[in-house]
Amino acid sequence: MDIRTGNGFDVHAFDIGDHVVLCGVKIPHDHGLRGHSDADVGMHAVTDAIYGGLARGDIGQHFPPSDPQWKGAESHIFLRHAVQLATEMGFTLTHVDCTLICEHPKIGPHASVMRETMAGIMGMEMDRVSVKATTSEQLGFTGRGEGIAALATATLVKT
Ligand SMILES: Nc1ccn([C@@H]2O[C@H](COP(=O)(O)O)[C@@H](O)[C@H]2O)c(=O)n1
Ligand SMILES: C[C@@]1(CO)OP(=O)(O)OP(=O)(O)OC[C@H]1O
Repeated sequence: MDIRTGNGFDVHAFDIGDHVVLCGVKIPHDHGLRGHSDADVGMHAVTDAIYGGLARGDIGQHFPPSDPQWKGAESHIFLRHAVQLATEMGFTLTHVDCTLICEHPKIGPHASVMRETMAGIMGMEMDRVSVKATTSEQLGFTGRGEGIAALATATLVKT
């Protein structure tokens, strides 16, 4: 049995706007997030965790930020590509864990629908997909409210 673990990390800065998209869920907020795509920092970290487990590069190599095709793209496109690659390589995703780091918005009230949304995209059971959050105790760029960071791990198994 071939068991792999990948990790992902991403950051997006706050910008003018009235909502953020996190783990596929649109949340009203007093700022938006800046990015070439929809700036879904959580989904980008999960996507990179899958690429990492497969040892197949990172999101920017598959979807270059210089390519106008991905301007404003919804990030489920990237996540679906990583899952498809895993399937083609004979791997099954068995677990995903994502941590969002920000003071605001509060993630707790949205975590369940985020898990459900990403599980649906990845073709996984919801109880194999975790989304959680922490502040950075008002320290650093997340603590100053300048942006959101996300960490993720993905476990892949080839039987
Ligand atoms: N954006 C966030 C940040 C935190 N939470 C929840 O609050 C708990 C306490 O956060 P600390 O940083 O003080 O440890 C954390 O465990 C989360 O449950 C949140 O929902 N959204
Ligand atoms: C997702 C891509 C798509 O062009 O752009 P961004 O939305 O800027 O996000 P990032 O996390 O910087 O990853 C790079 C790109 O692949």
